[in-house]
Amino acid sequence: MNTKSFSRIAIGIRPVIDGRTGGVREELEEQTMRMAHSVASLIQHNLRYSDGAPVQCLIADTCIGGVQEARAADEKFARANVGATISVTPCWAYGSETIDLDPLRPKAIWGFNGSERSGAVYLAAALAAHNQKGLPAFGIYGQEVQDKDDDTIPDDVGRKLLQFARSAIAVAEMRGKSYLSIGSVSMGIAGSIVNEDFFQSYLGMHNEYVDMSEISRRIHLNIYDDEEYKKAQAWLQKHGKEGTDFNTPQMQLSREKKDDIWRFVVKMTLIIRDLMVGNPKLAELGFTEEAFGHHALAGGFQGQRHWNDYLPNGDFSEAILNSSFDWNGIRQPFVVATENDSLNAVTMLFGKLLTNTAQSFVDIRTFWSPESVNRVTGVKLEGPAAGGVIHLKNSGSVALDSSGEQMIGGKPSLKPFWDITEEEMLRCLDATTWHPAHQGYFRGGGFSSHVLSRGGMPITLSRLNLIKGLGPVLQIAQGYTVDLPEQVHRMLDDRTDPAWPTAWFAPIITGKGAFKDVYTVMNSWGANHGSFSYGHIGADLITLASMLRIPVTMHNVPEEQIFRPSAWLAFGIEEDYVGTDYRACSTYGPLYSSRR
Ligand SMILES: C[C@H](O)[C@@H](O)[C@@H](O)C(=O)CO
Ligand SMILES: [Mn+2]
Repeated sequence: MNTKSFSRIAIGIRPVIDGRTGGVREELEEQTMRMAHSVASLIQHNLRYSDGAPVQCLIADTCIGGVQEARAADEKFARANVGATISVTPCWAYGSETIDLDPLRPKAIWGFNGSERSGAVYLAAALAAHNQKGLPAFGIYGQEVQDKDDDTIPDDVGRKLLQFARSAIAVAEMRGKSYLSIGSVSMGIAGSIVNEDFFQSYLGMHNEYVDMSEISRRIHLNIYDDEEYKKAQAWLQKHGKEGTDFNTPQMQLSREKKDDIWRFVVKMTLIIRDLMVGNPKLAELGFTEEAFGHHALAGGFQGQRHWNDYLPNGDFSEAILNSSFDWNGIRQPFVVATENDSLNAVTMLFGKLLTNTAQSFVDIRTFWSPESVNRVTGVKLEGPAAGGVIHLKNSGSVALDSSGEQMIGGKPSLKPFWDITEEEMLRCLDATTWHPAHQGYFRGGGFSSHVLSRGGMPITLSRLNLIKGLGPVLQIAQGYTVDLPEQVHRMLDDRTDPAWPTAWFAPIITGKGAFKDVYTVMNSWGANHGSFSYGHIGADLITLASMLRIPVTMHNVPEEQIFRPSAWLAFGIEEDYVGTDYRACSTYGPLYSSRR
C-alpha cells in the first residue's frame, strides 16, 4: 500500500523498577531490562504488520522508577509513533507514579511471578491505579513461579502478551486511516449507511466518499496505468477461467459484449485500488491529485443498483482485491466490502489486521436443517453437518483464497501472503470460475467468482451491528466449513445462483443461548452479511473489541481464551459474561469519545 511516507506503529516496552536507590534499584536494573528485551524479542519474532514486516518494539531508555522516567518514556514513545505499551516488572514499584497515562494507547502489564520479589504486587497496585483512573489495562501474571535469574517467558505469559499485542497493533493501525465509500447505500442495506460517529469515536477512523461516477470518469479519461492494465489482461488470459453462462439463452450477452466487460472490470479493479491507496504511477502520467488516493484501509463499492443496472458489476474487482494475489504476484489483501456494507468492511478489517489473511465477505443466506436437506435431497446429513448447515454465499464475489487451496500441514487453509506459494496461488485461481453475472440482478453484466470453500477449515464468522441507543455490538461464531456430499451440494447450490461463491458452515454448538443449535445461530444473526476469517480467532476479536469498547453480543469462544482488561471483572459475575462486557463498555465509552 502507498503509505510509505508514514512511520510505522510500534509497541513501547516499559521496564518498571523499584525506585529506591542505594541497594534495591541497582540490584534490579539488569533483570528488569532483560525482561523488556525478551518481550520485545517475542513480539518481533511472532507478529507482523499487514505488509509482512516484523512488528517493531521500542524500549524506554531507562528503567522507570518514578514519574520523571515515566514521562521521559512517554516523550520518546510519542516521537516514535508508539501505539500501545507493555510494562514489565519483576518487583514492587510505585504504582500510579510509573504507569502509562495515555488514554488512547492500549496497555498491558506483565508482573513477574517470582518469590524473592513479587511483580504481582506491582501488577495489582498498578492495575488498581489504572482502574481507579478509568484507564483500562490488561494484566498478565504467569501461573507458575519463576526463579529470579530465569529470563524465559512462560507459555501462558507469552500467549497473553501476543494476544494483547495483536489487538493493540490493530487498534493503532486503524487510527487516522479512512474508510472509502464508493457510491452510497445499496438497496437499503443499513450497513451501507455510513455512520461517521461510529468510525470516528470507536475506531479513530475518517470517512471518505466518492461517487461511482468517479470510476466512470477515470475509465473514460484513461486515468489508470495502461501498462499495468495490459499486464492484467495478459495474466487473465492465462489464469482467468470463464465459467458457464447460467442466463437463459435470450438473456445471454454476445461474446463481443463479454470481452468488453472483461476489459472494463479490469480497469475498474485498478481504479478502485488507486482510489483507496493511491498510485505513484498516476503522478508520472500527470494525474498528481489522483495519485494520492484516499488513505483507505478499507473501502466498499455500492454497485447495486445505480451502477450495476447498466454497467458491469464489482464482483471481479472485489474478488481480486480481497484476494492475496493479482497480476503483480502475491501481495497483502485489500478490504473491499460488497454493497458498500461499511459494517461488514469493519468486520473484515478486524479479521485482516488480526491474522493478515484474506477475509471472506458473505451473505448469511440459508439455514438448511437436516430435515429440510432430507426433504429436498433424500439424504441424511452426517458428521460435522449433522446438525444442519448455514449457507454462506455472497452475491457474486469472494476472495479467491476462500477456496482453501492453500495448505497448512496438508489441510485446506488461508495463509498470510508471505506464506502462500506460487503453486498455491495457481491452485486458488484454478479453483475459481468466472461466470457471466445473473442478468436479472445485474443488467450491466459482470463476472461472478464461483469458489467453493473446501470443508474442514476452522473459520470464525463475525459481524458488527449498530443498535440505536446502545452503539456497536459484535457477533462471533466459530465453526468449520464442511464438505457436503457432491449431489447434495449441487442440489442445494443450484436452487440459488450457482455462479456465486459458496461455503457450507457448521458453527460449534454449545447447547446454550445463541449457540443452542445451528438454527439459533442463524436466527440470532444481526444482519444479512457477515465475514469469515480462517482459524478460530474469536478470542482475538474479543480482546480487540474490549480495547475499542465494543461489547460482544454472542460468541462461542472457550472461557479460558478470553482476555480483557482487568477492570472487566469488576463489572459483574463471571457467569454473566455478556452483561459484564456491556457494563464495562458502556462505562468507558468509545476509545476516541469526545467525552474524554
Ligand atoms: C443479487 C441480490 O440482489 C443480492 O445482491 C442481495 O440479495 C444481497 O446480496 C443482499 O445482501
Ligand atoms: Mn449481499
